Amino acid sequence: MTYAGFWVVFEGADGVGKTTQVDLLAAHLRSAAGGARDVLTTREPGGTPLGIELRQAIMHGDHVVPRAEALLYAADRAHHIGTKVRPALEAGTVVLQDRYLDSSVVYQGGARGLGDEVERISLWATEGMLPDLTIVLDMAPDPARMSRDLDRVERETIAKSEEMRQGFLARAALDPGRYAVIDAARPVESVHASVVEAVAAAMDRRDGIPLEPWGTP
Ligand SMILES: Nc1ncnc2c1ncn2[C@@H]1O[C@H](COP(=O)(O)OP(=O)(O)OP(=O)(O)O)[C@@H](O)[C@H]1O
Ligand SMILES: Cc1cn([C@H]2C[C@H](O)[C@@H](COP(=O)(O)O)O2)c(=O)[nH]c1=O
Repeated sequence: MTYAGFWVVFEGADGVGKTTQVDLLAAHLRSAAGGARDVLTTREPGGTPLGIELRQAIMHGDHVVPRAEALLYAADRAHHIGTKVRPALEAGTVVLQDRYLDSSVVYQGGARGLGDEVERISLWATEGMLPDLTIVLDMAPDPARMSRDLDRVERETIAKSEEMRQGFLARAALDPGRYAVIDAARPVESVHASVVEAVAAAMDRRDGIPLEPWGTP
């Protein structure tokens, strides 16, 4: 599918700084563009009203069997992409998204042991929509960066943090043109500078995206 917007997804294990970097990049793009281009920040799960309910059920409810968990994330994703992300991209918006299908591949496919079908379910749910750029924020698991109030999924997968880190790196290695791996163990502003550089390069690679006046930080 072609669209006038630009779609950046942030991936990585819990606490690597995805939300922090989404917010910084949004502020940077909004100010650099002088409001000339709409910028939408969103996340999975929970980017829509239905998604907020699904997020609550998945992450804060009682035990959910892994296959149901995978389908709930996929349902959130289908609705999120169909009602919010795809229309925004078609309208020319820059979409900055916290987590997407790599999280399902790594958490449900890897940590929960559900395997390759998880990716196929997500691709079916989204009619094959893939971001222009996925930024994997990479660092060794650091308990100091993780919330003290772990959600159900975090509690049940935290022992596999290093394995999941390797899972995200393996995803990035499969398609280097579509991924950027950024060292997230540095100060916030250094990580942000690398993020801006990666986004500018990806925009440059894609025809029709005016780089100016996005600039560097
Ligand atoms: N580069 C950094 N250096 C030090 N602390 C950071 C850095 N980036 C983020 N933090 C802090 O680490 C914590 C986790 O950051 P953030 O919520 O952005 O991560 P996240 O990847 O979105 O986490 P989650 O996956 O749990 O939602 C926050 O307290 C944040 O202020
Ligand atoms: C999209 C997605 C997420 N998860 C997990 C990863 C985290 O433990 C939570 C999301 O919490 P965050 O504070 O918004 O990062 O859900 C998952 O297991 N599978 C997925 O597809």
